[in-house]
Formats: sequence, C-alpha cells, structure tokens
Amino acid sequence: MSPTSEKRRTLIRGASLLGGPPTDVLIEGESVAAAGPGLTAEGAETIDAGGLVLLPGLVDLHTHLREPGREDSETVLTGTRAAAAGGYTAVHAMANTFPVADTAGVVEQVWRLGRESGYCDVQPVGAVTVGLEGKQLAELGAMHDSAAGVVVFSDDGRCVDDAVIMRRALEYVKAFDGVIAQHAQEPRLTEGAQMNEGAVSAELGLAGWPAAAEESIIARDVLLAAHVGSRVHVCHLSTAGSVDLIRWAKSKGWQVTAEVTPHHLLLTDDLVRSYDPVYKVNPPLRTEADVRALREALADGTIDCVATDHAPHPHEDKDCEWPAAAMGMIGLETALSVVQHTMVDTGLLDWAGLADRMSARPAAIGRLGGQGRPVAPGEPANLTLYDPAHRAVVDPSGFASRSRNSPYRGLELPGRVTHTFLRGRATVRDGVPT
Ligand SMILES: NC(=O)N[C@@H](CC(=O)O)C(=O)O
Repeated sequence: MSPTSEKRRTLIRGASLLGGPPTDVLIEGESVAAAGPGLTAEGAETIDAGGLVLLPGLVDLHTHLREPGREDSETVLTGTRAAAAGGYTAVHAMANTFPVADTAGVVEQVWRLGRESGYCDVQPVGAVTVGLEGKQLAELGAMHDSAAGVVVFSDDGRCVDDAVIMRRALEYVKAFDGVIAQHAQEPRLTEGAQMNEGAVSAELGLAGWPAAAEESIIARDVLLAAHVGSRVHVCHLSTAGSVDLIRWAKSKGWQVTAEVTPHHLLLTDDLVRSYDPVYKVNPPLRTEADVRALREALADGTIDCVATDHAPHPHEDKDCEWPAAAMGMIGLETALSVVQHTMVDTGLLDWAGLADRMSARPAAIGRLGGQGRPVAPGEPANLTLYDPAHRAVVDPSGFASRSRNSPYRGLELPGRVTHTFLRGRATVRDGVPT
C-alpha cells in the first residue's frame, strides 16, 4: 500500500462550518484534505453531522492542570481529557504548580506529560518570577529555549506587583516575542478580600475586593508595555473599568491583549448570598453592569479571547465555610456552552466570531503554530463538532476533570461537543473522550 492509502480518512457530512450552509469536510491523515458540498470518499469513516456546527479546535490560554504537585485535583491526563471533552485541541498550562514551573526542567516535564496524554497540545506557561514570589525574575530565556518553547509567562494566582520586575520581564521577553500574562490584583488593596467590593459585600459583611485593585495594575502595565514596546496580556478581565482601560490602550496602538472567563460573562456577585464557595473565585464575580461591559467588549474585539481559568480543587478545599475555601472553578467542559448562551444566543457574536475568540485569537497570542487555523484544505485537522440545539442540566459527576467545583451544577445550558479531532485523530467521539 502506498503511504497515502494508509492514511486514516474521515468524512464529516453536512456540518455547518462556522454557522454557514451544510458542507462536507474530508480529513486525511493529520490534515483537512477537502471542504465543500457533495464530497465522496470511499472507505472513509463517515460522520453524519447534520445540524452540527463545525469549529476549529478551541485553544485555552489559561488552564490549571495542577501537575506536578496537586494531582489530587487534576493531572495533565485528566485535565487534557476534560479539555478535549470541551472541544479544546490546545491548552496553556499555568505555572502555579508544586514545584512552580519556573525552570526549564519543570516546563519540559509538563510539556512531555502533555505529549504523552495525546488529548490536546499542552503549552506550558512559565512563571515570571522565582517561586511566584515576585522578587526575582525566573529563567525566562532558558524556558523559552527549552523543548517546551515557552512564549507566555505568568505568575497567575499572584500579581507581579513590583513595577521594576514587571518592566524587566517585559524587556526580557521582547527579545523573543514573548508575552507577560498579568494577574492584575493590587495586593495591598485586596488583603483578606473574599468577594467583589460593593453592595452585596457590604450587606454580607465579607471583606471586599475593589475594582480599582484590578484596574490600577492594568493601567500601570499597559503604560509599561507601551514604554518598553513589548507585549502584555491581561488575564481574566472582570470589571467595566478594566474594559475601558484596554480599549484606551488599544486605541493607542499598544501591544495589549486581554481575556475574559466564561464565568465572568454569566455569573454575578449576587450568587455569593448563598455562601456556597463554588462561587468563590479570583478575580471575584462582579456586578450585572460589569457582565454587560465584558460581553460587549468581547463582541467588539476589545477583549481578544475567552480563557477558561479552569481551576480544579478537591472537595475538601471547597466544601467548607466561605472564608476558608479555595478560590477557583472548573470550566473546560462548560466553556463552549456558556459562550453560546451568553454571546451567540444573545446575538452578540456569530459562530465565526466565537471561533475567532476561542480559537484563532488565543492561538495567535500564544504564538501556537498549527492551532487556531481555518478549517481549509492543507490545514491541520484540529476540529470541534458541536450540537448547539442540545440542552441539558449540568451534572459535574460525569465530567472528565478530576474535580467537581463547577458553578453551573443544576443549571440548564445549551450545546454539546460531539467530536473533537486533534490532527485528524478523534479525541472525543459521540460526546465521550476516546
Ligand atoms: N482563579 C482562581 O480563583 N484560582 C486560581 C488561581 C488564582 O487565584 O487566580 C487557582 O490556581 O486556583
């Protein structure tokens, strides 16, 4: 047999590519071989995709995979299975592991575990500072030059609050077109903070987390990025004021990008009245007006992309009284549904816009070759098939993630990922990871 005839072939029939009219897509080996109506392919596995939307594989800029060190909440294997189940073909693995991913050795370990998992590409994020301590730059160059080829650096979970360290980091990564992804949280303004500072925190008597704590760091960092001529990316934007600052920085032509999480597009601090720590997250859930501003900014492109901030925690760290509970919520397996619900079903984004914000843009920010590409002949077959008409009540007990801290439990959401393909190989079939 010739090498070509040995290639795995899959024919996706009648899918709506980016919400367009029904079309067929032929996958051959690792690539898209043809796209258009009326394709035939003898001997190919055929998937009847009538009514399904075909999207490029999703890319997450912000995933906590927890390995090494907190394998009780997630591993690279369970986290990437969850990612595939959610339609993702690539994730960026955050650096706040134990040990911290602040050396070439640790990022290479995570990268290797990702390759072994086979469920999606794992691109490690390197820490900006040693031990996330904010005092001394980590070995950014060595992490970039390692097999992991780190491009995105972040102390996420902590803010790089020292302006001189931030400046030096921006200067350092400029040499290789890297980007600093900032967790914007002024530490002194948020000491002991438990939730958004506002009417609800006043009523509940919980220590508040002012919007200004996020906004003051963003204002400083966009100015620093402009001064240095380097790239800054703002993690999990959560306030209307942050949106204004990003809009202003972009109007100046500065190299500033930003992400928003699905939960900040849907949930508000009203939910904290339940005192259920599943709603405790960093940055905190904000107000209705913030949610509105975030949705509009994602629609008009001020916010570049959706990033999950998938933050798995074991039940003993979440099923406790509010002040003692860990911050964070899982999100990989519900992201597409939440974005459909908040952005597509509301008419704010069409499917092409969603693909831009959940695949092309995050891949471009992370400089991920082969991901976030159009669904077109010759391109890598990283694809997601999605049923937008499906409706189901979220039940985390069936999740691929090792953790269960989903704020959507019991909520009816639209949509279901039926298939995910990573370079032509199905990682999810009929809704089940392979
Ligand atoms: N987003 C979260 O609420 N938690 C994150 C880190 C963080 O605190 O940002 C985590 O690692 O659990």
